[in-house]
Amino acid sequence: MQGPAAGNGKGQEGGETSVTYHGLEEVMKRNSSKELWLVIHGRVYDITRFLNEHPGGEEVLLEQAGTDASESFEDVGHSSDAREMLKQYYIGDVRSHQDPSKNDTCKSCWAYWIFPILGAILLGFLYRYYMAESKSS
Ligand code: HEM
Repeated sequence: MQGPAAGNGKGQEGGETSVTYHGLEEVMKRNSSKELWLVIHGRVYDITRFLNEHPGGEEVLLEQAGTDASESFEDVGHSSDAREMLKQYYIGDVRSHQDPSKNDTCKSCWAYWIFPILGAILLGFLYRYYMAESKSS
């Protein structure tokens, strides 16, 4: 029950997680048969050693190398066995602000904080406005 894939989807907010995050730029560099990573549903897979075992052939994987292959993976209608196989190649999650299911990815990024801060400033202005209004009437 150890290892990075063990606690998938069960991580509670603020809880300890052992997930490694990879930037998309990092994934994009691994786009050859020497080193081949791809992203499926926000998760990063190192499928270098799977290349010549893939029942659908190497070609299709090389085409998708270093990219988000979620759509093509789904288009093929992979079996549950195929989905099960993914686990052994899992090496971490994508560091992304676009995947809402990963709610613990971007606490350190500006987008996470800027909206609450702007909201607070706006409320401050509204409060002052109403105070000024009520004094003058
Ligand atoms: C690491 C990711 C992948 C794994 C573990 C995987 C696994 C498999 C497996 C086990 C099969 C046999 C059929 C089945 O059980 O569904 C298969 C078939 C196939 N896969 Fe993948 N696959 C992966 C990614 C992809 C991607 C990204 C493509 C892109 C197009 C792709 C295209 C195909 C095709 C075309 C077939 C043949 C389907 C057929 O003959 O009916 N696979 N794959």
